[in-house]
Amino acid sequence: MSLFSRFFPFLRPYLSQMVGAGVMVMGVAALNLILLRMAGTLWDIVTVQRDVDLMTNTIIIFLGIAVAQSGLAMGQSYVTTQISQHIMADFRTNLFDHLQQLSLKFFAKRRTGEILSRLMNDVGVIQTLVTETPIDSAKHLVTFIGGIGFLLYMNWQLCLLILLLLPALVFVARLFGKRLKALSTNIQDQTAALTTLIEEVISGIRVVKSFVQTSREHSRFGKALQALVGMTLRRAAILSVFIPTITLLTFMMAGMVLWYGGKQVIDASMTPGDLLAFVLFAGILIGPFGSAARLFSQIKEAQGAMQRVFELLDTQPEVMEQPQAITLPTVQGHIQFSNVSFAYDPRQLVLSDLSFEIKPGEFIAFVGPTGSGKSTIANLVHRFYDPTSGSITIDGHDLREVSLHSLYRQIALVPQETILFGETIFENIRYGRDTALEEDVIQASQAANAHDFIMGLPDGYQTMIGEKGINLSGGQRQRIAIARAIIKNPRLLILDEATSALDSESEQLVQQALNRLFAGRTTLVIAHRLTTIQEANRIFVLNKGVIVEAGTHASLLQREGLYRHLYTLRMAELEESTESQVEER
Ligand SMILES: Nc1ncnc2c1ncn2[C@@H]1O[C@H](COP(=O)(O)OP(=O)(O)OP(=O)(O)O)[C@@H](O)[C@H]1O
Repeated sequence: MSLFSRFFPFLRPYLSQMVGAGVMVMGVAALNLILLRMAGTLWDIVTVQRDVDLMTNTIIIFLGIAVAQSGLAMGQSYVTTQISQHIMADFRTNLFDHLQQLSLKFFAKRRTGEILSRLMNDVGVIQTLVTETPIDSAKHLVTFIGGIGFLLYMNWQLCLLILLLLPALVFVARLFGKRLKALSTNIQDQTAALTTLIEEVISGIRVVKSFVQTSREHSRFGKALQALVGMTLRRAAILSVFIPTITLLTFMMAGMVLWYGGKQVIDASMTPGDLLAFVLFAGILIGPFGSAARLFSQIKEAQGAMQRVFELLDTQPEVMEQPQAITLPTVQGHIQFSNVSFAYDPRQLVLSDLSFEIKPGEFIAFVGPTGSGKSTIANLVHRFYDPTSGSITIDGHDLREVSLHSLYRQIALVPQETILFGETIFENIRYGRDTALEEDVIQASQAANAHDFIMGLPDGYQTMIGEKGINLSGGQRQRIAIARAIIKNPRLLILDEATSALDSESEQLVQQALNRLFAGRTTLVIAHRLTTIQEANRIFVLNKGVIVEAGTHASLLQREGLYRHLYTLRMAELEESTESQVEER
């Protein structure tokens, strides 16, 4: 299916309006032709017939038509803009919704800026072509057909002279077209690269500043921008030769018409008014020719943009809901891994043949060296990925057989880096459950030890949160995230323990909040710091994707195993940092 026909479903709801705008624009073009013809007639009335009354009446009709033409043009312009904005809003929403459906694997591979660029820049390029251009083309079509028809009727020899130029125009368009297309694709790629760079620098601004790398980023940005400017200038250079060449060809046509027609007026085989109308008609034919050239370059540009946008739309989520997926009933929280292996990249297994069981309400911690697969287990339980082999069940239901919505509804994830959205604190907590009332939000905040500090803020719960909650401390952000999880009231909780240490008071508040959150739910904690998990019912120790030890903190410490080794290392680290803090004081 061609790229353009794939866009058709988005135009369909607006077809009647588009046809309306098309009819209006055709009316504008037709009235325009009539006005030009009348200009010729008027000229003959003035110079040949010399009849004042006839002239006055003709001018009144002329002005009436001009008013009607302007009215139609205004209506058409308004309708066209409306349709164009709505179609693009629908298309962007569709793309945005599709993006939200895609699996984590997709986002792990793509850079945010590149996705942003497709959603905003590429869709913008397509917008003009698929909405405004067809309507404009309708206008040019009427002008072209009406114009040529009239010229043929008036003087077919003169008209053939004009048509002789057509092959030359096609030749010029082909000559430039290929180079324009290649350049347009490069320009869009480079625009995406630039957007990516800006996005990276803005989201990593703290790292940029703290490593004093603003000048390095300046030069990275400068280089990428220069490349873009270079390409855009090359395209402009081609266009600056291309469009004037077409215009020159059309002026040559006008010159020939004037010469040949002028001879006929001198021979008295044509009236001056007819020649004037003829020249005016030939003149407005420049419009369709010129716009055909522009249209050609727009089509090439939009083809590249469409390719990139449809590539996104064609990407299927890796984690798919089966058509016969059942709704997962409210679960007890019994999790079973049976011979689960997993690989992000087929060449490297990250988890090998894992089998374990977690009973409802258990508090389980996963520990292990970095890269041992702890977060991967959490991703699998959340069904962000499917196992490469083996199965995971909750209360006996294979995760692949239940609907994603009914599974996600029962899990709360408290990630390592607290993500808060640019809304009020109240809305950020209510994110956990849309139907929550004000008192639910307050109760959850109290349980999360967040209520007091929230009430201490000038706008309380209505305080807006800056991007990623930049105006709150780490511990405060975590407590809001915990309140959000509490309000969701999930059966299953996955906590990716934050790696950065909080001060001891904040740590205690967060820990109390977590204990309230853990109560009565199956809880999986990915432990990076080994300080928060001594209460765990069981600790699974992972190494290279295999569980090498399991047991309580006390029983694992008694063994001379990996846990004891990791724990001893951690304690030594803590002691060292406490000593250095004491020395600093
Ligand atoms: N999206 C991904 N694509 C490819 N490989 C990945 C991806 N995510 C993780 N990995 C790899 O899988 C392995 C296990 O990663 P995982 O994040 O589960 O480890 P972890 O034990 O949680 O580590 P850490 O304590 O550092 O967070 C690592 O080798 C990592 O490089």
